[in-house]
Amino acid sequence: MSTIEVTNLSKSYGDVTALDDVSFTIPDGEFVVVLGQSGAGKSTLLRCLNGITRPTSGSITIDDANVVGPRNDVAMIFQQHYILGQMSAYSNALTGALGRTSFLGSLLGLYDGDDKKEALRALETVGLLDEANQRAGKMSGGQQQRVGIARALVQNPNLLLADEPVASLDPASAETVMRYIRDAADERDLTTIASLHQVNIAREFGERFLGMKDGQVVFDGYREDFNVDVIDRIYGDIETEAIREERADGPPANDAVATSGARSHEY
Ligand SMILES: Nc1ncnc2c1ncn2[C@@H]1O[C@H](COP(=O)(O)OP(=O)(O)OP(=O)(O)O)[C@@H](O)[C@H]1O
Repeated sequence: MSTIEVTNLSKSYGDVTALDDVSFTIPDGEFVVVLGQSGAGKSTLLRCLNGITRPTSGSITIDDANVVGPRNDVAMIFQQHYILGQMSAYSNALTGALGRTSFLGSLLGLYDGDDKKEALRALETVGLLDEANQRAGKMSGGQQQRVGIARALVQNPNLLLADEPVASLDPASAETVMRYIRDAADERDLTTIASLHQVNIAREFGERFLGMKDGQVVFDGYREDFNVDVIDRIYGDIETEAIREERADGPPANDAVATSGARSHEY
C-alpha cells in the first residue's frame, strides 16, 4: 500500500495534449477507478504512474519518492494479458518474481521458495489454485486475465495499476475479473488505480472515481456523488441521453447510472 501524489501533471505528444495539469492525492489502500471517453488520457495517466511514460511537466510521488522510471513495487495489469500460452498458470504467475530473481535463475526456473509460495497464494486469491498446472494457452480469456492478476500480485507491489483490464471480456467474465481484482486489493490493502470504459462496472467496484475529459480531471469524488450529472460531465450529453430518459420514467438517479450506464458504455 502506498500514498500517491500527482501534482500539475501534463503530457503532450507533439500538438496533442494527453494530460493537462492533472493533480490529485490518493491515500493508502484506496481503490480508484479512472473513467473517460476514448482519448481522454486514462492510459497516459496510468503509464506516467507506472514510469513507462515521461510527463512533459509536473510530478508523481509514491510514498514521497519521485517516479522517474519503472519500479518493481508498481505492478500493471493490461487489457491484453501477455500470458505465455505454453507455460502453466503457476509458471506464468511466478514470472511476477522476475524483478528479484537473477537472470540465470529465471532461465533455469530457480525461483526462491518464498516466491513459489507467493505464486500459489496469488493463484488462490484469483480462484485458480486448482488450475495451477493447466497450460495458460488453454484457458479462457477471463482465466488468462486472472493469471495476469496473479502475476502482478507475485510482484508484491505497493501500487497496482490496471489499464482497462476487462475491456476485451464478455460482461459476465468482466464482472468476475473485476471482483477478483477488488478482492485482491482489499485482502492486501493495496492502493489500486484501474481505468474502465464500463460505467456500470466502475460503479459496482469503484470506491473513488476520477473522471477525465480532454486530458483534465473533470470529476474527483466518491460513490455518493457519482451521479448522472457527473456522467454527463465526463461523457457528454449523447452518451447519457438514455440514462436521462430512464430517469424521467422513474428510477432514482444513482440506480439509473448503475443500470443504463452498462448499455451506454459497453463496447
Ligand atoms: N504514443 C503516443 N503518440 C501520440 N499520441 C498519443 C500517444 N499516446 C496517446 N496519444 C494521444 O493522447 C491522447 C490520450 O490518449 P490515451 O491513450 O491516454 O487516452 P485513453 O483515455 O486511454 O483512450 P482509450 O480509452 O481509447 O485507451 C489521445 O489523443 C491519443 O491519440
